[in-house]
Amino acid sequence: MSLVTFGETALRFSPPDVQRFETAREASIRVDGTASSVAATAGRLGADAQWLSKVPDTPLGRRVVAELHEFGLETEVVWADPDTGRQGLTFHEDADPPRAERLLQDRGDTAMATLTPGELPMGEIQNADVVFTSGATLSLSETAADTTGALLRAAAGMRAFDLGFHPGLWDAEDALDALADLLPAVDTLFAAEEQVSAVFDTTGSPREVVHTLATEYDLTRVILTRSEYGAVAYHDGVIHEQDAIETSAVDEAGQHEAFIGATLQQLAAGADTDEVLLHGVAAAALSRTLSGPLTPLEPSEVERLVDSQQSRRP
Ligand SMILES: Nc1ncnc2c1ncn2[C@@H]1O[C@H](COP(=O)(O)OP(=O)(O)O)[C@@H](O)[C@H]1O
Ligand SMILES: O=C(O)C(=O)C[C@H](O)[C@H](O)COP(=O)(O)O
Repeated sequence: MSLVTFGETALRFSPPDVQRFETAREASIRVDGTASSVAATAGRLGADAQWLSKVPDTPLGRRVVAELHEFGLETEVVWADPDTGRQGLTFHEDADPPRAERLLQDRGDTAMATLTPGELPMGEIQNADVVFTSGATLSLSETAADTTGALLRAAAGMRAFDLGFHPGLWDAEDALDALADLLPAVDTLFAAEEQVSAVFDTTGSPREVVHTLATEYDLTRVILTRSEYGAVAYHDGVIHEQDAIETSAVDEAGQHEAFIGATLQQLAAGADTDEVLLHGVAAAALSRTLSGPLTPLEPSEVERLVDSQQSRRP
């Protein structure tokens, strides 16, 4: 199956351990973007996956694409003149409770914010079995939001979208306005539970929330990710629930994207919803055991974990 994702991938700086940028002397650099991480996971698990983006032709932009290639991800990039826009950056501070981790977004005036529909290979979007992007892409600029709508409307396959509401990129009111325009062009909506309550005016249990969103926005499928509580999905009038698999986390970065990458690979392969969700939580659990936002999962370990969960069922 073919999956095409598009969106910005930031360069993510993090100081070692739980240090603060204010005093840290060094930081690691990794790439971090929902669209590229979802394509990378789906690709590792057997999909023919590709990431599309507009990236500045600068050392930082080339650094992003080089790391994705090193990971084995196929990319189709519009190289932007450095004057057109910059490379987006994020600064992540990990922390032990009660101190909260922090993510500072430095994503103004990026090359991706200037992307117009004509710049991307429309044929690949039209012909893909699944097209995926996220709310972070919408947030970058009005141009990026218009382009996102145009690309999803052009797709003939399944159109999947992750709410991806990250504070520091935009506020809930603007997000809700943009989503009202975009969601008619979406079939499958993924959303993390706490982001749904930050953006939408929904109340009730997770089962009620997925049902309300599906009805209100006429979506074929809604999949709510619920951290340690797993996931809940609505499809065809039926609610499906899946517990998370217990793990201690080395790094929570990338778990959400691992979940989506594995579920899209399964959906496109024709799996039923329960099987899809089980693969999602298995990939997420394994991703939690690996550091960094891009996690090199192996298909056989995901299948082994899925099988071991299935054999425990009554
Ligand atoms: N504490 C946890 N324990 C076990 N699995 C988890 C935990 N947190 C997240 N997961 C797994 O990762 C998946 C995606 O998590 P998500 O709710 O999107 O988290 P976030 O948005 O905080 O990354 C969940 O559906 C679950 O399978
Ligand atoms: O896709 C994009 O453009 C994004 O903005 C993705 C975010 O940078 C990270 O995925 C944040 O992830 P958390 O660590 O869960 O806060």
